[in-house]
Amino acid sequence: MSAQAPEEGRLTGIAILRRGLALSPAIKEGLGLTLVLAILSTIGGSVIPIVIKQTVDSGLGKGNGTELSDVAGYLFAALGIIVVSGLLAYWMRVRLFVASERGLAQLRVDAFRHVHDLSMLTQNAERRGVLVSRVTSDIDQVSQFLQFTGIMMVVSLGQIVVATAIMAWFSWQLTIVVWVCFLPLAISLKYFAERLSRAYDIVRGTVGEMLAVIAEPVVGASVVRAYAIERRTQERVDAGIGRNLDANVRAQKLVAVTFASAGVAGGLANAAVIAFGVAIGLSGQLSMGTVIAFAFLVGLFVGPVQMATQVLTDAQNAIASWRRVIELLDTPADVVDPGAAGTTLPGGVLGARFEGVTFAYPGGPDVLKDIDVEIAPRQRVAIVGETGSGKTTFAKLLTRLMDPTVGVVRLGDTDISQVSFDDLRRHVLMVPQEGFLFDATLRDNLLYGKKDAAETELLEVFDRLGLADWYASLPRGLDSQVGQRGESLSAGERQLVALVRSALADPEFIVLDEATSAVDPQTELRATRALDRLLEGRSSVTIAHRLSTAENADRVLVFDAGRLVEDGTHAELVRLGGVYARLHASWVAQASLATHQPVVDPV
Ligand SMILES: Nc1ncnc2c1ncn2[C@@H]1O[C@H](COP(=O)(O)OP(=O)(O)OP(=O)(O)O)[C@@H](O)[C@H]1O
Repeated sequence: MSAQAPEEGRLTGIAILRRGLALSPAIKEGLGLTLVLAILSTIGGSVIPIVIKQTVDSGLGKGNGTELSDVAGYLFAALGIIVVSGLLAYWMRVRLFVASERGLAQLRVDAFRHVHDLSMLTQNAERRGVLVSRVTSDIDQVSQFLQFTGIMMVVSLGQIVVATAIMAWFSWQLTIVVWVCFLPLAISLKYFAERLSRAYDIVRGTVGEMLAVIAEPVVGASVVRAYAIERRTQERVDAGIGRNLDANVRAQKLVAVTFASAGVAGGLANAAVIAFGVAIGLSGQLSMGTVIAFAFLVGLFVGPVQMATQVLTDAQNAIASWRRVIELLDTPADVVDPGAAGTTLPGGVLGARFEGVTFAYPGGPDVLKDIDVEIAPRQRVAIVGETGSGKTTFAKLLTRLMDPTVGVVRLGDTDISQVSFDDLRRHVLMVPQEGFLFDATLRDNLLYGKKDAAETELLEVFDRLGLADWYASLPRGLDSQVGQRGESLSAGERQLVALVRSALADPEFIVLDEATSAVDPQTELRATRALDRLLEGRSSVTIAHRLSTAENADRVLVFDAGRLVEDGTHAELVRLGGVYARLHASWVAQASLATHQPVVDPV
């Protein structure tokens, strides 16, 4: 899914159209009638040259003077046809708009859902912007094509056929002249279509990349400012915009060639019609009205041909966009929800078991190796290890944010890959270091834990976690706005919200990445108390960053370079004098330097 679409396995334009229509079946609903309406309204628009011929030949051109009644009759007939074809065009557009928007709304929903189904691995930071562009700007491009260009393609082709038929009825010789002038263009269109297709694949890729590099510093604005890297950031954004500009210019040069070629062919056809028309007319085979009407007919032919070249351009652009959306939908979700077909976990507090689990990130080395471990129900486990030793990876496998490369993770006796997401999420919950808060009220954010919780239930949870005093200090209570990503709250308060939210969700198994951000002593105390109460009676695995957490756990698992190297209580592991004892010693040293850190003496 890079800026430049890979050649291998690249679907052709027709295959993309077919897949695209299959993915959005609503687009095809009633398309037959819409096409008939498009053709009828086009035929209606072609009556003018016929009226001109009849008016000139039967009216003004009659030897015995002008028959005004004939002229008036033709004009009224033309007016009637034009009004009717206008109404038909309106009806056709409304139908087209409704069908295409319905189909694309479904495509947006599917693409958006799929972005969510893609594992954390696929959604790495830079790609998020690219993924978003596939759901937004790429689908917009397809929408524009379906609502305007697609129908213009049908209308233009219809006009070309109708104009050719009328021209042939007037004079087959002049019709051949016109077609000969356009033949080179018609032959070269396939070549241009292929080159345009490649050019627009690159353009759409650069749009995604550009949105990604623009979005990233917006999201990380505080880091950009804190490190004064505005210039470097601006250079990246400028480079992204520059690449998009270059790709667009390359594509537009091709567009200009096709459009200019159509203009040249049109000019040639006009000149040739006049020259040949006059020559044939002089020999008495064509009336004056026919030659004049033919000149108008050429216009009726050239217009749609020029439009068709424009349509070709937009079609390639839309196909490039459609290809990117289809590629997104075709990217397999590496963590598949078994859904309704999945098993459900038994009731009661469950333990967990890792059986021969090995895990590697795509293209990388094994970061967890041969993990065999059983966690008993209601056991409080702390995981410790150097940075990069595999603690977070272990936690993600336990909550099925990723699947093991080898081996099985079980809750109770059930392989968690067989459990529906709905059921799994009810039983096991990952509480990250910084719980993500949405830009809404405190109440709304808490309700993510349990969407139908009543106000009394929310307040009862604050009480249960010993946070009633903190709640009482919030001037607007549950109606407090937390700001974007919870920025109106302090880091400690955000942690408290995350804990209340988890308590509301009430899972039996909690996997917690302990917060590392320093908070004031009062909030620290509140958070520790709330966490203690939250974990009561549940199984838990905590990635421990604090001395006290490891000390107070029932059991400590120690990871080193992806292996589970030590397993025991704090006291046992300190006595063992291995990795944990060393980590613990450095922890104690650090903690005694920090005045606010409660240090518990090593055993
Ligand atoms: N998304 C990823 N893609 C590729 N490699 C990754 C990814 N996430 C982690 N890793 C690598 O996997 C290894 C284990 O990482 P993990 O995050 O599990 O360690 P950790 O013990 O939790 O570290 P920390 O204490 O710093 O959070 C590291 O070498 C890390 O670089």
